[in-house]
Amino acid sequence: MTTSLPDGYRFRQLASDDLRALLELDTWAFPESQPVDELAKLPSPITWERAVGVEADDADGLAGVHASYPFSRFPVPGAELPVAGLTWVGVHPQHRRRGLLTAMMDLHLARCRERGEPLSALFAAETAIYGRFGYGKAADDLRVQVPRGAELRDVPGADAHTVRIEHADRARHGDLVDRVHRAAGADAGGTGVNRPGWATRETSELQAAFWDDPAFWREGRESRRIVVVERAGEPRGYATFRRKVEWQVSGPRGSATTGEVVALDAAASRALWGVLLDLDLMATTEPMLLPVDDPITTLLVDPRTAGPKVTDNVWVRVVDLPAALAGRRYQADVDVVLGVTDHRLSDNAGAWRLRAAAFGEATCERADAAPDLELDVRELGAAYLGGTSLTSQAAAGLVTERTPGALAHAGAAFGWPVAPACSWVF
Ligand SMILES: CC(=O)SCCNC(=O)CCNC(=O)[C@H](O)C(C)(C)COP(=O)(O)OP(=O)(O)OC[C@H]1O[C@@H](n2cnc3c(N)ncnc32)[C@H](O)[C@@H]1OP(=O)(O)O
Repeated sequence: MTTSLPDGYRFRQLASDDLRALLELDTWAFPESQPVDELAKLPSPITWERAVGVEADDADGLAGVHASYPFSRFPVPGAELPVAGLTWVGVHPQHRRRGLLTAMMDLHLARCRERGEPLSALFAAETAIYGRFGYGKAADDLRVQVPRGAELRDVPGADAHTVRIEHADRARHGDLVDRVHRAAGADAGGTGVNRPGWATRETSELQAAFWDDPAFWREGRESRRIVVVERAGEPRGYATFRRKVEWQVSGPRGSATTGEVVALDAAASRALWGVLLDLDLMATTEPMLLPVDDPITTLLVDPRTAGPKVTDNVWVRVVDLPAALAGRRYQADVDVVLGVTDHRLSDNAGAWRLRAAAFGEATCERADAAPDLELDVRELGAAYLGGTSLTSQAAAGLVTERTPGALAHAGAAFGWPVAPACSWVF
């Protein structure tokens, strides 16, 4: 299905001198107290050749916008693929619900195809928006609020780390953060298996925006700090954090929020959490965007005190089905015919035979045979990173088993030993 813009609207390729127009539109879509003049001084993360505006015949400025980040090495189970990270999607309230987003999504998916990106991924502002365009919720992340001094189980070797606590600074920490972050994604916790969804900040624009730390977005918190744990002089983990203290009659009740908490093995993770949970004057430590299998979930002696909650992390859209399915690895042998519906990209629809050996190469070809399992491309996107099982989707009536046993076998194969997650919002 290809939807064009409604009458009176047209697409326009944007360039860097459209920054103010883009920010003007963006602050209509996402209310923001800072004036555009101030926002325009910040480094923009946009890759301009991938930013497209919508203009209206009867209005000045932009009516809509969308862009994407070029993730050339986006981790999928056991491999990396080029992925378009959809972002900066917005429609001016004056022009909403006229089909602008729908037309932008069709353009985005067509451009992914042209660029040879078999997948698109995103963080959703509202979870009800993207399912209709074939995106499935592919990963969750964990939110916890850990009381200061919460007891952690011991891990041999954790004490062998030295700790540096410093102002976070790109010149000083940029390479270290990049290296440790990338290594942690390629070999999660030293398991030899990668973490799907663990996107890295691949462009210089994303790097510049990540390290910028404007005072007006700190909400009373300190500037960004970093703790680095090292073993034998080598960085083995880091976490960025900010503290805020509240003085109450009963004493100080501060909270520390963390950005990324990244460690290369169990001992480094234990050392890092030991620091983060023992910051003076803090009552709680509140990490953001942890994978649901982060070691903190099992290190805590009393995990219930951390009040764990899960929320959606990345969403995935399968754009080129055979390339996407053959481009990942599976954690069990599989030989299954999938009957897929896709109302937006019709050449994904139909029967596909997927064959793979556990952790080995996969093939995916058109099949004449009747499907063993039937599902929509949205459910395939949800299952793609191994974080949402086919069986749970079947239990909800979204995947249908036609051949007895196919669901259990394919369900096992589509999983992955490491939970998918992205450690930053793009
Ligand atoms: C990856 C990212 O960047 S996420 C950021 C998304 N942006 C925002 O949330 C900013 C605020 N919101 C907006 O800018 C706009 O409302 C948008 C972009 C979400 C939607 O744009 P619109 O042009 O109004 O969408 P459009 O008219 O194409 O609607 C398509 C369909 O999606 C539905 N839809 C649109 N927005 C929402 C929503 N927030 N929740 C649920 N359904 C929605 C519409 O009802 C419509 O359904 P229908 O086809 O059954 O009638």
